[in-house]
Amino acid sequence: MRRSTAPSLRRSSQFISPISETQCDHLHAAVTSSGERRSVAQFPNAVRSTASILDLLSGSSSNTVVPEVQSPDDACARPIVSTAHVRSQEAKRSIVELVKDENFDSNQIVSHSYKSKRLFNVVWSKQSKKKHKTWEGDGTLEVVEKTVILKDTDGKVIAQSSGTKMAKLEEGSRLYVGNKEVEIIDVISSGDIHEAYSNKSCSTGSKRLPEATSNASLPVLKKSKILPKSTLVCVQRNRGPNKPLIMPSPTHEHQWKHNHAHLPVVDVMVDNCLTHVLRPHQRLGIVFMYECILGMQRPEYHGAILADEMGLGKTLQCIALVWMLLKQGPYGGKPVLQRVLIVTPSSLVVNWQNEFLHWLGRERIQTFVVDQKSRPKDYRLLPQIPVMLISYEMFIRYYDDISQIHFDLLICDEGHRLKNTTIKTYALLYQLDCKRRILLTGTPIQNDLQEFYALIDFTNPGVLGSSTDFRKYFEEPILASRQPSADEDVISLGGERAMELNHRTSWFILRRTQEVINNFLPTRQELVVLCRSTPLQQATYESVVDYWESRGQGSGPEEVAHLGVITALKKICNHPSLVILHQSESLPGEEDITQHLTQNYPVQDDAIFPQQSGKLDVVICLLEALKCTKEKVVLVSYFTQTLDLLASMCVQKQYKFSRLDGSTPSTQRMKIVKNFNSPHSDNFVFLLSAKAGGVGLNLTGASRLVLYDSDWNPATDLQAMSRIWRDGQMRSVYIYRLLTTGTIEEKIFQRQISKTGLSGAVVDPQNQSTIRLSNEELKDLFTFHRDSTCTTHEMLDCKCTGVGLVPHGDLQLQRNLSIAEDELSSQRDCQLQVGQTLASNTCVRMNQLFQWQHYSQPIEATLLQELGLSGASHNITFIFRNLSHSQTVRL
Ligand SMILES: Nc1ncnc2c1ncn2[C@@H]1O[C@H](COP(=O)(O)OP(=O)(O)OP(=O)(O)O)[C@@H](O)[C@H]1O
Ligand SMILES: [Mg+2]
Repeated sequence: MRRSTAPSLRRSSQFISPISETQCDHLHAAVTSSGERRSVAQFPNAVRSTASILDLLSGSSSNTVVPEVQSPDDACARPIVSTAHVRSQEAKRSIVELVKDENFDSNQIVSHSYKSKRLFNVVWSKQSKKKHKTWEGDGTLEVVEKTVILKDTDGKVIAQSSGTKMAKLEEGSRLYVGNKEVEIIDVISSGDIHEAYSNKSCSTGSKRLPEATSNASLPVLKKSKILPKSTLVCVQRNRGPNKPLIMPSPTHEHQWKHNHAHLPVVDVMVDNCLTHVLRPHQRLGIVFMYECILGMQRPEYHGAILADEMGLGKTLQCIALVWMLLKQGPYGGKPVLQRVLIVTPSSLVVNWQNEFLHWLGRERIQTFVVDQKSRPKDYRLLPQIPVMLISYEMFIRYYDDISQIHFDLLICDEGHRLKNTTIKTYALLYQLDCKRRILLTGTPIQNDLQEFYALIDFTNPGVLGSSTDFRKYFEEPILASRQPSADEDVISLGGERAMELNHRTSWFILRRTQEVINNFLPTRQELVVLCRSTPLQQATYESVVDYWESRGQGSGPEEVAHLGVITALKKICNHPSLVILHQSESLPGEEDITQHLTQNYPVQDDAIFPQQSGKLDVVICLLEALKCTKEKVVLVSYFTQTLDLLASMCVQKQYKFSRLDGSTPSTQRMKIVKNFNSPHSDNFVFLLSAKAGGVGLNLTGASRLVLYDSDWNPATDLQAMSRIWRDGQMRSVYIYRLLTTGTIEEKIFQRQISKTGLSGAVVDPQNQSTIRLSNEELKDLFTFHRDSTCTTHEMLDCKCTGVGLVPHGDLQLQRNLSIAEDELSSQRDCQLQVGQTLASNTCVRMNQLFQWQHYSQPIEATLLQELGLSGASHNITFIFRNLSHSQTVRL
């Protein structure tokens, strides 16, 4: 296996013996490009944007850069300091400023001495006439006037030539250098390059070459039409100036603790082949994780939680970090990592493999995927493969073998599943002997402090003491302060403890919201479409509610009965046939209802399909409108039966479709996704089970997504809805949330957007959770508002005429709503609101919905046409619409 760290960029620095503070300042001043004299202490020690526990629990987030100023004593008090250290302090500045100044030229950080030299990243191989070339490796190409030097990734010269006039060198150009053929991947420096910089690069490898040799020819080949795969990827990746991303230097304490051999402190930097593509937030994310796992934040802890919202590229950030540390380390350049274990949901194992391949190329890294054929004990014999990918299930199965292998870093993707300490996965992963841990999650941490503790303690064991300590010191006072009867002292103590908890955890939790990539993505339209119920839906719906009332509402095994009613009503909203015909698949408590309905509505299968559901009709019309375009559609449901129904519809309409649900073998999942995303695939529809495939999947092949039914938990809906609007998406995106007007579906949505009315715990019939709603609340939940066009709009008390504008007169109301929401949110921030479903701010809230465009019938034909809903107009009663441009309000 070949490895590359773009060594031409690596600047190994010399060990410098103990120096005085004055010397240190002097040295520092010497390398500061601006000539401005700064002390080391002026540079931030930690550069990250942190999310507080409160942010996470409340779902709000912070993008604040929190610089921690290093103590002046640190600057030169310790003997080991190096030029690399000083440069890295500058690098820290560059990273901070990067956020503010996209045009920042990090080359400033080296020196003023120039030599005319151009530098390129390349792939190379022996000369051959093969059309589909296999490149042997990557390297750098230095061009000084007419001289060209090809170096491998260790900086060793492997070919050189000079003397011939050269055509323009650019991405994709091919040329011969000596007996090697070279293709330019990207330009490191197209003009002058700093002498000091290039000298360093030479010093890491072989002897420096004489400037120019003669008599070699440099025929520049034509850019090939069919590029090899890896090249295609690289070319596609190059997006702009390549700014080196250098990690912060270790502090002196860190050096004392970890650099016993007194090795020179060298710069650690992200491979140049990745720095092109990294978004600013990803650069920060890498630095954040680096500092955490190297124990640079707190010496005794080595864990990090990267809780960026969905689609922000947590995978790429980890890949860049892993790749960097497999090749480098701050002490003498010795790699920090040798083996890395990545545990993910089974549906994402192959996704991780593909991402490694996509970003690094096969020639750089290999991964070992544990499956039926490849077992962890085989991996033990393959030291050349540094990364093992495994699903949570396989991890449990092969724990004994895995625990025999030493891993230097553990990454748990979709790590929110580790919120429960009692599950086996948690226990086994917890006891794995690997102190460096990264937990990835795009879902805000919800529900309760014990779950929060579980994630924290998993990542940095012991950081908050034992579970009992935590409960006594944090949980109890915080919860007590939330009680209505709490006096001032109790409230104040609860507030203090919440603040302290926030402070003690924020240094290893990082969360950014999707705003950070708004600028890079196409527009997104979010639509809540209220669909008219059909006569059969109305009749069956009312029949179920009557039945529930006639049974004395709460009589019988209460919770089971409610669950059955809730599920039956939700199914009727999807399609009445799901309740009438599928008795065998009923939930406990639902049998009675299905029996009752089947007796009263003895309809035949083909008679009710497909016209008997308003939502289904809307979907059919939408697909009809899109079938001749190049757009693809993802249809998401929480019910397998609904997916069956949608599949039958596709068959009937002869739409080619893919399907991913709980029964799809994990080995097949990524194949299905990849196939669907391919521009060559003619699969028009993707049927997705929100429960089975909601997390982590990238379905950017589609530009429209329909959430056919909703969950009680807004975070779950959000997971599903985030599948198409992410990096890689080329088209404008439309996300439709379908609600049947006046039914339980609207009520669920309303509970998501206004949490004031939710007095019970999380309600999730599919998970058989306990429902703790009063009879009054249940009655309200089940009441069918048959004649309403949108009870949600009525709830907003909005006086608009439904033409897509908020009337001026309503601004006060809007402001009031806003204030109410803000109060709610600040209350949540301080009081943690444990026990409720804490939606993130990424879930639309009432005041935000107010700012969306509101459309009641008659809805403008042009709008319906744009939305692909012209044919469904008769079945639409209302539309809420939100248009997200870059940097605008979002869901
Ligand atoms: N800098 C980038 N340039 C281009 N594409 C990117 C970049 N970063 C990430 N991507 C792509 O964006 C998509 C989403 O990334 P990824 O799956 O890592 O998101 P995530 O943060 O893990 O989201 P989720 O929480 O949903 O799992 C992937 O297809 C990935 O290849
Ligand atoms: Mg992910």
